[in-house]
Amino acid sequence: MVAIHRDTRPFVVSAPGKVIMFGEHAVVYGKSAIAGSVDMRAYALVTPSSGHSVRLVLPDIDVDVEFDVRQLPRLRPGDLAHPGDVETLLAEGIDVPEGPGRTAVLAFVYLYGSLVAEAGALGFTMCVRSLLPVGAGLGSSASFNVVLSAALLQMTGQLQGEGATEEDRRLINSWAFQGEQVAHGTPSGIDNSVATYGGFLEYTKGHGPAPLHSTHALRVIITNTNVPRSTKALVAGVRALRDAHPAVVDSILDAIHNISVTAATLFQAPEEAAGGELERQLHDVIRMNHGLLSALGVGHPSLERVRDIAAGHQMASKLTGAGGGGCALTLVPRDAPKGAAARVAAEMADEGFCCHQAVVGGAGVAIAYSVGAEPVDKWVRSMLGHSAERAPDSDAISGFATLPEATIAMLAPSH
Ligand SMILES: Nc1ncnc2c1ncn2[C@@H]1O[C@H](COP(=O)(O)OP(=O)(O)OP(=O)(O)O)[C@@H](O)[C@H]1O
Ligand SMILES: C[C@@](O)(CCO)CC(=O)[O-]
Ligand SMILES: [Mg+2]
Repeated sequence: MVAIHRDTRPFVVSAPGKVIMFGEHAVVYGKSAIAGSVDMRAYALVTPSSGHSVRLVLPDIDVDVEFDVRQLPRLRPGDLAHPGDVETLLAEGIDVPEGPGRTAVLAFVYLYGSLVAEAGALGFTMCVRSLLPVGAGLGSSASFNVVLSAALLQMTGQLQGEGATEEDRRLINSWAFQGEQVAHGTPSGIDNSVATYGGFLEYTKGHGPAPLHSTHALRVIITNTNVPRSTKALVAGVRALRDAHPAVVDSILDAIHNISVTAATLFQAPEEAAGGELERQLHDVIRMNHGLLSALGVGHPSLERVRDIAAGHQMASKLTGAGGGGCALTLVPRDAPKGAAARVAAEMADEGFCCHQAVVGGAGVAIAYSVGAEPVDKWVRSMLGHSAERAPDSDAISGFATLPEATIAMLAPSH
């Protein structure tokens, strides 16, 4: 039984997305992968209450649902063979939307039922805004599951350091991984690990994340092809290919593993020993990793177009995330001509792609009750130009749902 934490102050939780540098898909089969957090985050404004009502406002995917928590299933370890089975426990009358919001709401039902006391009732209103493109391969689901897990653990008094301690992060990551399993079936755990811990990490399924202290600041262009795709379907496609050709696919997965191991060594090479040689070798392994992922069937013509444009500027690109469209990363060499990255982005835009010059390796999950000296809900109202004393109808949550992205980004942790 978990005590309900009666701190009813509003707070904001945020967590970054991720860019997988090397090793996607292979990491599902226990191979190593290298990933880093990106400077685009999901933000949740949470207003706890003592009532029996929970409202989830998810404007990015057009979801606004409310539940009487007494209708939601309570889960004990072992109740379900797999988190994805939570759907079977929904009592009649629980309306879970179809479409992109379904997996988000099911992940909520699973995590609320698992983390909140049997007898207690924990009401709250939560609004999630994300600066990550939804479903594009930058870990939008993982950052969502991390902020949801951290919020529930914080409200039930299970975090000792507001998400900053090693034990807090282990707990948040463990529950966020289960949230990922609701949507994806067999995720590796790398996405939620990066969203929780931040920085760069080398990840091997079953061994968890190992911080990678990269001695090099990498300039990366993330290009969103805007081609929609399903991580779950792409992961299932690789599994089907492996079932059909185990020896061949395993040799491809081993080659990708060796690329990740090589990259981890390159990232940690002393700065003075690296120089241009580091980037030449990274260029090679980026190119090879993409070719191997294409052999696994997760490429897409739009990703090849990205690679052609980058190659025209002597830069290497690879798909990042599950592939099949979605996002690609391009490494910008330190000695690239001035303005080269901007020229690449302009050519990508001509193709209808969106580019983001990413800062990789920033902070992981963060919880805050104030912005500067202002409580978060008062800060939201002040950002809206409302007086803090406005009538209760000026709900900070609905205001948060409408704040411009540049304002939301001001909530990012400084470190
Ligand atoms: N801002 C958000 N608000 C609510 N739910 C979200 C949000 N962003 C993502 N999600 C949930 O995550 C799902 C997308 O997850 P999916 O794993 O397919 O893409 P991704 O995480 O962006 O890509 P990848 O897993 O390859 O990195 C959405 O359908 C939705 O359920
Ligand atoms: C494709 C994959 O390797 C990364 C998706 O971002 C799946 C996973 O690791 O869960
Ligand atoms: Mg995802």
